[in-house]
Amino acid sequence: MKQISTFGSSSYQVGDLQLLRNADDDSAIARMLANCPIVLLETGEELGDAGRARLYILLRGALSVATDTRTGMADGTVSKILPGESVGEQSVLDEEANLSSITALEQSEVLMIEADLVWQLIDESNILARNLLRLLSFRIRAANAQLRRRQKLGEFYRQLSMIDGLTGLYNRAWLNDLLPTMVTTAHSSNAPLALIMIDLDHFKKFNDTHGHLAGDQALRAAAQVLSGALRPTDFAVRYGGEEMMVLLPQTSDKVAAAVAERLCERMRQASVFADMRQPLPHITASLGVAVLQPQQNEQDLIAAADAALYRAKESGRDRVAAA
Ligand SMILES: Nc1nc2c(ncn2[C@@H]2O[C@H](COP(=O)(O)OP(=O)(O)OP(=O)(O)O)[C@@H](O)[C@H]2O)c(=O)[nH]1
Repeated sequence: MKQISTFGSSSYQVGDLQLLRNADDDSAIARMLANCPIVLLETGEELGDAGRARLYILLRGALSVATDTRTGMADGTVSKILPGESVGEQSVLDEEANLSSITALEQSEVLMIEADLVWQLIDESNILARNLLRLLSFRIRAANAQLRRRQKLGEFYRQLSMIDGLTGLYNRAWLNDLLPTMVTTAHSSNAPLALIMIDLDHFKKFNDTHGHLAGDQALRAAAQVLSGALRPTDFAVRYGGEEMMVLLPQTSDKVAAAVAERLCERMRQASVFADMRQPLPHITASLGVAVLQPQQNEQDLIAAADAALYRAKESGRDRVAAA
């Protein structure tokens, strides 16, 4: 970065500077700016000493401004500054260091105005004050819009991280997040909460006989049985490998047992296709049903359904057992 002239000895005009455009008295402002240095930056060169609270106005070329690089808080925002535009207004106004890193995207000429002089210019020109306010308001709006976009994106990824990639059912992370709340709600509202634990039968053998990809397809078919048979208020979760779970809020033990029987029957009837031509042998599942008891927490509820599932397996599989 080298100084090539001052504003007074250059051919640039006050009207070239966006912040001062339409100023009441151009010549008075030109006089105030006369000794401000103009520096030349080569492509890729960083503006030295950019941290100091100063106003930089680009006269020629293009600059890239990356936010907050020195605090380790960089959020990846990079803006492009074009001739007439400025950087550093905020650091002048709040008298804090400018934390952006400013780099020339092509050979550029930059006018540097020290903070003290910016304040004198503000006193001199209402237009500068007004333009500054407009610019800051625009930046605040842009920052808010970006924040909202990020929040939406964050929520999208959060939702995505709660879904099992193979089956499209909720995953264990979702369960860990939501089940404690569901249990608390059920206890406080005195409404029953039923849980059905579902485990595919002899799934190791299915994998060994038909291959792991066919096994994956069978898991998808099982998941579809669950999603297709439930009410909108129920939730289906992939609990582990070939183990799934259904949560039924406001559902009594009798109704939950009937739902489990229906799921068991639909599993039996579900078709698994390896390549959309050849149907594979049917899958069956064993199901354990439990309803939340007073004093039980989520772990107790899962353990009760698991114990019932174990009994369904022990007594021959392809059936329902209740806690
Ligand atoms: N294809 C496939 N298989 C899986 C997946 N996750 C777990 N498995 C398989 O599921 C099988 C579970 O086997 P086991 O726990 O022995 O149970 P099982 O053979 O179903 O026997 P029972 O439950 O007693 O009827 C294992 O062979 C796992 O490899 C998966 O995502 N895809």
